[in-house]
Amino acid sequence: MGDDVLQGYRQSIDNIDAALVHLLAERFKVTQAVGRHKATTGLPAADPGREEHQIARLRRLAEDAQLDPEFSEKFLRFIIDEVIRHHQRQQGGTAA
Ligand SMILES: C=C(O[C@@H]1C=C(C(=O)O)C=C[C@H]1O)C(=O)O
Repeated sequence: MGDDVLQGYRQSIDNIDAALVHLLAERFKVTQAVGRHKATTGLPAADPGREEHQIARLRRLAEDAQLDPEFSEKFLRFIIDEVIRHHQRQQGGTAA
C-alpha cells in the first residue's frame, strides 16, 4: 500500500531539487572565479548597480512565469549576499 499519486509528485520534486543543487553549484563555481578576478584586480566585492538590474530582471521573469516576484527577489538576494561574503573572504577581509 502506498499513495502512488503522492509518490509521483515527490519523485518530480526530488528531480527538481537535484537540478536546483546542480544549478547552484555551477553558479557558485562561476562566482568563485569572479571573486578571484576581483581580488587580483582590486575590484570591490559587491556591485549594487549590477544587483539592482539582476533583481529587476528576475522580478519580471518571475511575473511572466507566475512565480511570486517578492519570493524571487528574496531568493536572489539570499544567494547574492552569500556570494558577496565569499568575495570578501577572497579579498582577505572580514566577511559579515
Ligand atoms: C558576481 C558578482 O559579484 C557580486 C555578486 C553578484 C551575484 O551573485 O550575481 C552580483 C553582483 C555583485 O555584488 C559580480 O559582480 O558579477
